[in-house]
Amino acid sequence: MNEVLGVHDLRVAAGRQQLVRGVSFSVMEGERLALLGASGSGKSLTAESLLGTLHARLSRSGVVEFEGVDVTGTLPQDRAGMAAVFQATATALNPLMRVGRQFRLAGHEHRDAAETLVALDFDDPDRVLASYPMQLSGGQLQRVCLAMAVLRRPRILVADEPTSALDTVSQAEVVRALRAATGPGRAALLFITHDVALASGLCDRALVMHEGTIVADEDFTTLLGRTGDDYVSRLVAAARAMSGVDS
Ligand SMILES: Nc1ncnc2c1ncn2[C@@H]1O[C@H](COP(=O)(O)OP(=O)(O)OP(=O)(O)O)[C@@H](O)[C@H]1O
Repeated sequence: MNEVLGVHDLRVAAGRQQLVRGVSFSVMEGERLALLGASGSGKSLTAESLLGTLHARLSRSGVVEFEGVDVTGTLPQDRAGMAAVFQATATALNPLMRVGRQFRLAGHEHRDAAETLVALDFDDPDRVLASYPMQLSGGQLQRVCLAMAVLRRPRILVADEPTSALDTVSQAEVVRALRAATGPGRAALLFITHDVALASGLCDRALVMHEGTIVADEDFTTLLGRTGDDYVSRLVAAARAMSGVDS
């Protein structure tokens, strides 16, 4: 299996404040990898560094390689092969334009858009394409954004908290769609979330971030089997308690 993304000693700082402190990891072709961690641990700054969208006020060092090529410092639009979806779907779509027109403006034929929507579990794609964004639910909007990302045929999809604003039924729909869009023979996935239980149902391997560093990089079976008193074990125990596995 080939490496699709390599991150080497990534550091992000705001002035003297170190926010990401030497993060290194790799994502293999078709792999689904979770990036877990509490709020403020540095997950989004890491994602922004990969995508080239880091705020200009922040300083960055380290290397990002995409399919073996150093892309550090290139513009987001020059990172073809990477796509992303975010928590805030409202800012990703134009609220005043029908969804179908937005697909067309992005260069996608009606038929391709409809087929992709069906692959992502929509049973009436024509209705979706004829709708304005506000006529769709949060989960449907996220799957529309995912369809737009998938149509770019990415080698890796970065999904930054795509389910955090959703109810549990919509979360499950989006997770199903992410599973359909990624995996062996399709795009790799970097799924960024604080929800350990949700990530364990989708991803095979997990990175755990804490205060700007990676404190665990292991498969989910190993992660969920942790019983110690360290930060990662306590995070897993809290997730188990939340999902009712311990009760
Ligand atoms: N532009 C910025 N300038 C200064 N500090 C920032 C900036 N962006 C983020 N930070 C700080 O960097 C730290 C990491 O932020 P980041 O958004 O990466 O966390 P996160 O793990 O994604 O959290 P969340 O799950 O809440 O999105 C936080 O303390 C945040 O306040």
